[in-house]
Amino acid sequence: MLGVIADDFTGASDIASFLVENGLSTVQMNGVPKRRLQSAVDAVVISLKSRSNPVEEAVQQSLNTLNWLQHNGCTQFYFKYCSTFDSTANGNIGPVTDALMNALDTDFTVITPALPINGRTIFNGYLFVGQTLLNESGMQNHPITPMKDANLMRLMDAQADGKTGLVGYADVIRGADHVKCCFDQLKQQGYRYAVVDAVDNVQLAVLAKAIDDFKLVTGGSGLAAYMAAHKSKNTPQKTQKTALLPTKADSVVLSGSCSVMTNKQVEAYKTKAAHKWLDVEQSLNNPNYADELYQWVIEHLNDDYAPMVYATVPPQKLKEIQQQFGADNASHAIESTFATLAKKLKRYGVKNFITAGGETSSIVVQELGFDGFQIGKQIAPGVPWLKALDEEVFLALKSGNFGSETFFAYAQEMFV
Ligand SMILES: Nc1ncnc2c1ncn2[C@@H]1O[C@H](COP(=O)(O)OP(=O)(O)OP(=O)(O)O)[C@@H](O)[C@H]1O
Ligand SMILES: O=C(O)[C@@H](O)C(=O)CO
Repeated sequence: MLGVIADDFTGASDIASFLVENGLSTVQMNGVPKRRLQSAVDAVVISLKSRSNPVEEAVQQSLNTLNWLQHNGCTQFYFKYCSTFDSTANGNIGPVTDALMNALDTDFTVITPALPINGRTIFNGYLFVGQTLLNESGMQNHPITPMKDANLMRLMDAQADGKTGLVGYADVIRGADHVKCCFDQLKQQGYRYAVVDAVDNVQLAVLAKAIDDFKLVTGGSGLAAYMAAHKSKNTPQKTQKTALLPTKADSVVLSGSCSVMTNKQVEAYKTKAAHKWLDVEQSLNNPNYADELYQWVIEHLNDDYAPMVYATVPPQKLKEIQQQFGADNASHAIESTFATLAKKLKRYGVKNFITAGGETSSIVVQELGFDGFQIGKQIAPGVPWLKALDEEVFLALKSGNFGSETFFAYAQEMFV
């Protein structure tokens, strides 16, 4: 069984959806479960909110998760981080990878954020988003983890204990056996991690074969999809594309991402639905603010499209807000308002929640208190509908840059 440790909740649903799409029965649990695994599955994905925590906290949470996965029958492990390698110079990708490698007593792993279907590719060890380098893609303006470099070897070396080598495109296209030889050479030269080029899915399929016996694999959801396809070939009877979908019921859109794509999605959705901007100053200073937003949302629950509360702003406005209130202060206040609002709305009876942004989605799900999810139909690559395990509540946790411009409306057009 494959055990996945995901550093945020949107990332967890991203990888879980690709595992399911490629034939592995999968359950997604929110945080380290208090009890043993209840069902027989091929993969367990555990969502953490550890991407931007202090390093020691992220390491400890990840080790606790590994421990639970080991005690529940997992034999191979995947550390899922963002396809845009979201992290600070201190971590957490490097330190968590090192801690997991030490705990698993393994001395080599791969670094593979590539997700070609969503435009994340790697060439000569540089990470691209579409046709631009990561650090020119808008990710340099990220509110919490601004990405100022696109060179994955440099990024990893800055935060990890060991050295990072490269298996370049020309080697990858020679096939899985050759890639394995490249790994051996890198190990002999003292490298502990290999960035592997992937400009399209063909290289991910090669890599999935080459790492079949690795105890620990790290990356985005792209490689995991091909690992699942590779594994499920042996058990084709398990291939089961899911059709789980929400019914038309009270719904809300909560957008806390400031990514380039979320900005476009929010603008597009404003032309269709009632919308209200979440004001940071009010969040910080008005103790009744979440209640006021709640009242506004319930007044619009019978509209054709779900009302949207959004903190989303373009880069210049974000800079001004962060200068005025401090980046951490602003983002904590916003996250906490979204969390309180979501809790009130669930209590009121809202059944479908569409949230944008990894940190935002993580805090909302934690506050709503679900143990875990069944994975439903994909709305866009990497964004499935999720059904809470013991309740008729559905969530769509959208990673910042995923989905097309019409995502919010399209997700609701799927209601049955
Ligand atoms: N108007 C704003 N001013 C300041 N901070 C904001 C504002 N809007 C959102 N934020 C903060 O920015 C952060 C956005 O991170 P989040 O992970 O939710 O989105 P994302 O990074 O685009 O998504 P992903 O991690 O899935 O790519 C959150 O902490 C949020 O509270
Ligand atoms: O890999 C991605 O891009 C997403 O799953 C994610 O982690 C965004 O938070």
